[in-house]
Amino acid sequence: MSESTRVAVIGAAGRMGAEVCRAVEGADDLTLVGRFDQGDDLGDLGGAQVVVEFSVPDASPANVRHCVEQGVHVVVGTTGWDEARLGSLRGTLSDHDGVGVLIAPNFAIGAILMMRFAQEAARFYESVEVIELHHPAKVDAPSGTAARTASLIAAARAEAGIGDVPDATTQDPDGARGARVDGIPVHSVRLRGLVAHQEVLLGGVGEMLTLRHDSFDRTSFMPGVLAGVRAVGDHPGLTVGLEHFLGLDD
Ligand SMILES: NC(=O)C1=CN([C@@H]2O[C@H](COP(=O)(O)OP(=O)(O)OC[C@H]3O[C@@H](n4cnc5c(N)ncnc54)[C@H](O)[C@@H]3O)[C@@H](O)[C@H]2O)C=CC1
Ligand SMILES: O=C(O)C1=N[C@H](C(=O)O)C[C@H](O)C1
Repeated sequence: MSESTRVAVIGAAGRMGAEVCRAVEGADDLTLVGRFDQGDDLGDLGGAQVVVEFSVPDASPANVRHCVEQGVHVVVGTTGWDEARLGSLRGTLSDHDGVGVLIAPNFAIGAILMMRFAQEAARFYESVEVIELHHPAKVDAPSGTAARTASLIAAARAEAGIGDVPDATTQDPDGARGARVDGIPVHSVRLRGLVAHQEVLLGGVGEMLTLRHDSFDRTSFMPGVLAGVRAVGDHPGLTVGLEHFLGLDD
């Protein structure tokens, strides 16, 4: 029988961190060895082999750096990893051969597939808009998932030689047309009762394709998080997106 993998959770008191602790405790091949939250000394991370990090965007880079410097693999769900932060993490990883970090904006299988389908569909449609809908306690907008979806769509459009989305708006003093991520309109809704939802609307002449994903419960993220925990040690360096661990590489 193979040994159980020792796992610690950073952000353990939060909505996602608490769910991850429950999932790890329920897995036969994993042992929860540490729960850390704001203000805790991360130290040796309780002897963990893998850390799961769900905190806040401004704290995540330092937490992840600490883990890498301890030689511990990390599965990161926290949002806010822009190119500057990723670049700095790549630098840290270059000094720690063999350590793996997985950063995934969304661990729900349906959300990963939605992003992939949106990327596939993008070159066939002149118009596209992303609408993300979340619980009102979410601190960041747009969601990490929406930002990544928009970036993937924009890259697919650029590769296909499609120009800007058509939009005749010349007056929008209150920002009613939403944000733009890589030129793609993104709209954020915050509503009591919701967890995490997204629609991608793709419009062509006389038709619309709607791609929608709903996470009704945070358990939806757990199979992906556990898959990341089990695989991250076999993927040294930085991986962005769980799809790379699921055989969904291009
Ligand atoms: N990748 C994915 O599938 C998902 C990602 N998320 C992202 O995960 C993050 C956390 O989301 P929630 O759990 O809903 O937030 P939350 O606010 O419930 O939990 C965050 C936790 O981090 C703790 N924290 C704050 N500063 C810290 C620090 N310096 N060190 C350690 N812990 C610290 C807080 O005390 C809190 O317990 C967000 O960025 C969210 O967008 C959320 C759901 C799914
Ligand atoms: O804060 C959340 O809840 C979520 N955050 C992630 C994001 O910003 O995309 C993933 C999921 O949408 C839930």
